[in-house]
Amino acid sequence: MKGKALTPDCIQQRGFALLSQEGFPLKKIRVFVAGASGKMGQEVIRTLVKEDDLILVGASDTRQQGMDVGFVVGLPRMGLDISGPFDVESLRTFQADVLVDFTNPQSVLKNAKTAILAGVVPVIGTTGLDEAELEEIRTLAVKESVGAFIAPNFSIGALLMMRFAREAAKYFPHVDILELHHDQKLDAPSGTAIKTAELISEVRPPMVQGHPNEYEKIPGARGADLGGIHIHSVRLPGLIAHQEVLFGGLGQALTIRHDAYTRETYMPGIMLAIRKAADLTELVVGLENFLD
Ligand SMILES: NC(=O)C1=CN([C@@H]2O[C@H](COP(=O)(O)OP(=O)(O)OC[C@H]3O[C@@H](n4cnc5c(N)ncnc54)[C@H](OP(=O)(O)O)[C@@H]3O)[C@@H](O)[C@H]2O)C=CC1
Ligand SMILES: O=C(O)C1=N[C@H](C(=O)O)C[C@H](O)C1
Repeated sequence: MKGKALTPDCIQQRGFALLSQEGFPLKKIRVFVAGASGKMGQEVIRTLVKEDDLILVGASDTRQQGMDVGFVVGLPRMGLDISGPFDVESLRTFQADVLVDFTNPQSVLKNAKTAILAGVVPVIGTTGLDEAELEEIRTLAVKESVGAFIAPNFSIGALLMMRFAREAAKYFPHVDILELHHDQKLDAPSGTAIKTAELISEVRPPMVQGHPNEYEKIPGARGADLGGIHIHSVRLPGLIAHQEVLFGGLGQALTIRHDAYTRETYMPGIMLAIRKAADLTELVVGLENFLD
């Protein structure tokens, strides 16, 4: 049975994408972006408006409220304004399927819980959530039967760096992590560095590195300590996001490095996550779950 043919304009207005192979209209995934005026939020909007099967239905930020989203992200007028922080009721009015969150460590938990309670699947890129907060999201998602997705890093290169580091740690247990970011980053160490240390800890039992009697002449000189792995955070203008995992062995060293030179690096992973997360019914952590 064939559906009635829709004109392209009608398809756009009613939130349908192109027709399926059988000629039926495909429903677009309705996306709300929190943190829309920020560095990542803007890039996400510029990317998703080019995707046939995704539609931007709302964009919120604490900055530039009331301004047209197109103006904020450097595109033609969109006829959609930046809205302010949202609650369950106001979020429901956008009828979003997915909420993409690139806000800050102080806002992300509340936004995620609000989304789940509104029946909207949060896709979270914001870092800084601790284990207890993750558990809160996991429990609420189960209770409400709504999915949720979190990834500390959406770039494929960073995922491979973490995977290779976990593998290398089986043979090189002495390891330090050096993460380098732009100087506007709020949280330290980065979510990626924490995730890398956690992955290494799966294959390397906690151990003390360095001299057993070493001491810090200036507190913090040896960096943060996660299971005996030292994490060093650099913040400088000009940087985007970079990480080295440094392994030392007998007479040799191995360095695994990843560089993100632009924020476009995260976009394929984020678009994939939006598409996959729309069907989730529980919390999933990590983009690796969506890759073959
Ligand atoms: N998972 C990944 O692959 C990646 C994760 N990130 C993470 O994403 C997050 C955002 O990064 P970035 O875009 O660089 O940061 P920005 O500071 O550029 O953008 C964040 C924006 O969110 C706004 N904001 C804060 N609270 C709220 C709220 N409750 N509702 C709506 N908007 C809000 C901020 O406004 P104001 O300034 O007024 O607070 C700001 O405009 C960080 O945690 C970063 O670590 C970044 C890159 C990749
Ligand atoms: O703040 C950033 O920029 C980034 N944050 C994420 C993190 O904390 O790991 C991902 C990436 O490193 C960029």
